[in-house]
Amino acid sequence: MTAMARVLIIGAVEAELGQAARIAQARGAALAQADGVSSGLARLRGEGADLVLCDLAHDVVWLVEAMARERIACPVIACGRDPDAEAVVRAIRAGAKDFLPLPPDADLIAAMLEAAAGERREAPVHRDPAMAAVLKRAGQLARSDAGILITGESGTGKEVLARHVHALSRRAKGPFVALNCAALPESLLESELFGHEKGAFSGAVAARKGKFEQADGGTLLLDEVGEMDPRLQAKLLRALQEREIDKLGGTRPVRVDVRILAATNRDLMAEVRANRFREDLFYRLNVVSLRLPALRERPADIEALAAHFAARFAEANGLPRRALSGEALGLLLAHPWPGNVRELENTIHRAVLLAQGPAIRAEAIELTPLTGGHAHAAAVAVPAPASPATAEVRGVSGLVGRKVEEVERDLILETLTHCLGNRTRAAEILGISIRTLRNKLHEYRAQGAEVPGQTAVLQPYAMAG
Ligand SMILES: Nc1ncnc2c1ncn2[C@@H]1O[C@H](COP(=O)(O)OP(=O)(O)OP(=O)(O)O)[C@@H](O)[C@H]1O
Repeated sequence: MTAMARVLIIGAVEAELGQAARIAQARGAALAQADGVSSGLARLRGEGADLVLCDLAHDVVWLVEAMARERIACPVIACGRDPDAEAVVRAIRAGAKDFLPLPPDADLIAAMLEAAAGERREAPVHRDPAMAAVLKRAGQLARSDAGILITGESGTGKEVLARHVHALSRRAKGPFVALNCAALPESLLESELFGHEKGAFSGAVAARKGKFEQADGGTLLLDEVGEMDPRLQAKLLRALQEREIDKLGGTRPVRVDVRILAATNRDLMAEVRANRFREDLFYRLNVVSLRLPALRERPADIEALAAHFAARFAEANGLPRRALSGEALGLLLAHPWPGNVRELENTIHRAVLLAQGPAIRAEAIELTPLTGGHAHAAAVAVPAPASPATAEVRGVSGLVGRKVEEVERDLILETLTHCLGNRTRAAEILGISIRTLRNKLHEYRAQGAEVPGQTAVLQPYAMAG
C-alpha cells in the first residue's frame, strides 16, 4: 500500500475536466471535487490537497488570491479548452502554477502529479548492499511509532524512504502528508503546519486545518527540518511532547495522533552546536536515525536506478524501451553525482529523449558540468575522465580559466531561465534548497545581474521533465 497524491478538482466533472480527473485517478491520485471556488476553498481549509485543478470557467484568480490571504500553500493548475489567453495570464499572475489545456494529455497530468507530490508509486529501487542495509533497518523501525530522522544529501531519496516507512507501518491506511520547511516563509509555514482559527489574522476568514491535523492517524514528513526558525522549533517541540497542537488564533489545543518523520541534508548536530537548532527538539526528532548514503557510495544502485528510469521515461513518453550501452553505463559509473538520484533521474530522462537506434549510447548522456561550486561537488573526489569522450560530454574543459562563483552564477541563472523562472523546479534540478537558491538570487540581483522572474507559462510543458 502506497500513499496517494490528493487532487482537488474544482468544476463540473461531467465534461473534459472529468477526463483529467479520471486520468489522475488511474495514476493513483485520490480525488475530491467541489462545484465552485468557494466550496473548493472550504475543502482546502478542511482536508487540504497536494494539487488543485480548477476550471477556468470559475474564478481562479479569486481562489488563488483567497488562498494567499488565508496562507494556504498548494499548487493550483488552471484548466480549460481554447481559453482566452488573457484569462490564463491573469490566473498565472495571481499565483496559479500552470495551465492545463483540455482535453487533457495523460502525460502532462502525470508530470503535474509528480511535480506536485513526488513519485509515489514504487518502493525504493535498489541493488547495492549499502542501500539494502538501510532498507532493512527502515523495515524494522517502520512498525514502531518512534520518530525517525532521515539524513542524506539532497536528492538521495529521503522522501522516497519516508513514504516507504509509512507504507510498511501500522499507519499505512492513514494519510501520508509531507511538508518542505524550507520552501515557505515563517508565517506561512506556521499556518501550514498548525492551521488557524477564523480571525487569527486579517485574511483568516474561516478556520483551516494544518498539516498536523491533515496527517491525523497517519504520518507527517517534515522535510528540510533544519531550516525551521527557532520560534517554530519551540512550537513544534511542544506539539511533539504534548501530542496536541495550538492552532493560530486558537483558544484550546487540538489533540493529534501523528507519527513524525523528519528529513535533513544538513548536519543537524552541528546546527545544535552552533545554537541554530534546539537540542531538545533534535533528540525528539532523532529517536532513531536512518542515513541514506550518497549515490556515489552505492555504485550498484546507479545501474539499477538508471535502468529503472530508462524504462519509466520510455513508457511515459511513448518511446521504445532501450537498454544502456556499456559505454553509456561507464560514463554514469564514473560520474560523482553531486545531485544524487534526482540528478541521475534528470540525466536519464534527457537521455531517453535524445537516444536513437537500438540502445542509449554515450552521446545521449549529458552530465552536469562539475564546477566545484555546485552543491556537494567540492566535497567529492572527482574521478579522472574515463575517456576523452567523457571530458567532452561534461564540457568542463571550456570552463577552465573561469572563477568558480562565476560559473555557479551562470549555471543557476541558466537553469532558472530554462525553468521559466520557476524557483522550486530550478532548485530541484540544481540539487540545492530553495532557500539557498533565493539567497543566491538576492546576491546576484544586488550585483546588478538580471534575474528571470516567474514567467506566465502558457505551455505547461515546463513542468514535465
Ligand atoms: N531508490 C529510489 N527509487 C526510485 N526513485 C528514487 C529513489 N531514490 C530517489 N528517487 C527519485 O529521486 C528523486 C529525489 O528523491 P527525493 O525527493 O526522495 O530526495 P530527497 O533526498 O528527499 O531530496 P531533497 O533533500 O532535495 O528534499 C525523486 O524523483 C525520487 O522519486
